[in-house]
Amino acid sequence: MSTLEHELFGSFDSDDSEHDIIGYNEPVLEKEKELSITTIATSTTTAKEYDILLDNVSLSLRSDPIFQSIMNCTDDEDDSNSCTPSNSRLESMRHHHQSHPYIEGLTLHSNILTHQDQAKLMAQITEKNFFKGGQQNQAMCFGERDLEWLEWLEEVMKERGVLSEPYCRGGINGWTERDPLFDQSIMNLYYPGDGIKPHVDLARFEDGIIIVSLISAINMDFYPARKPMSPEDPPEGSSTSSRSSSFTEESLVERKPSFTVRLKPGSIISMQGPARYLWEHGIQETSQDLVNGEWVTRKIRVSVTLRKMRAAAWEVGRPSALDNGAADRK
Ligand SMILES: O=C(O)CCC(=O)C(=O)O
Ligand SMILES: [Fe+2]
Repeated sequence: MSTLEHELFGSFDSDDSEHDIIGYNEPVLEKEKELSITTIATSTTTAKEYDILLDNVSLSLRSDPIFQSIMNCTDDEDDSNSCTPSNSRLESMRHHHQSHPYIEGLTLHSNILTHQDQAKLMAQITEKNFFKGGQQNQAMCFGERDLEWLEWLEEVMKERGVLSEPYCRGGINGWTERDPLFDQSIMNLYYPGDGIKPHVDLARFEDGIIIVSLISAINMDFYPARKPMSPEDPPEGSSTSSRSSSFTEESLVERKPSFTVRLKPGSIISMQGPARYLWEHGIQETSQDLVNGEWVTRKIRVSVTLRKMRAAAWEVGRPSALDNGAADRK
């Protein structure tokens, strides 16, 4: 395993499997695949733009605890829980795209959003009061009405290689060429100790899912799907939240993740094909994550999931949960 792969996906060969970022239930016999790594030029947000952003942020927003937490987070590169570099370090910032060696269709795109980019997104999320001042931890938007910042995010992802082949399938009928690219988003707010149950995203969504991580790092676990899905599955009519439901009997049994991926702030994961349909992803309800053998205390985290509804899902009807607005997961 290369140094970079080790950093991104953890160790495969440690004797102490409990301390692996990627853990196995059973030894993996498959030969390690060649990794393709691309490095693209640095980000573009300037210090001036950042100052303008702050000037335009209202006083109430500035005092918002969630917004403050991104403004206050450290810039220590060695702190795996910290925000991405500030402008002073932008010169050395590089976007990395790392295909997971065992989960086909899962790519970790690192250093995509700068601290400033994240602040810009957080400002808009906070301005819209999606989390109702921290009283609810999940908000959903359908359609493009509430997603004016989505256009910017899409541009950033295109410009910085997130939606490029081979990481995301383009070409004829590839999902990266669909229009609109995304028409649904979920914002999730995690306080230390919060999680999301392992799940495969609902069949009502097309292939090609993006998760953007903001503010602080967290470990995401991957498990082989208990109910593998396919793009042909009928879209569901209800809109249950993975943060509060599903597989109640089975969830009594402790499941050991097959792989764990560290999601740093400013990173993005893309899931398509097997990663989207044959693997469950989840975040454990714990306030500490194991990172290279060390326990790292979690901080507040926000994620943005971007998806596109299948045409058939709109036809199933429009459950009230599909209205733009918020749905608390607990
Ligand atoms: O918060 C995350 O990183 C995961 C969110 C997720 O899996 C979802 O919204 O379906
Ligand atoms: Fe999900």
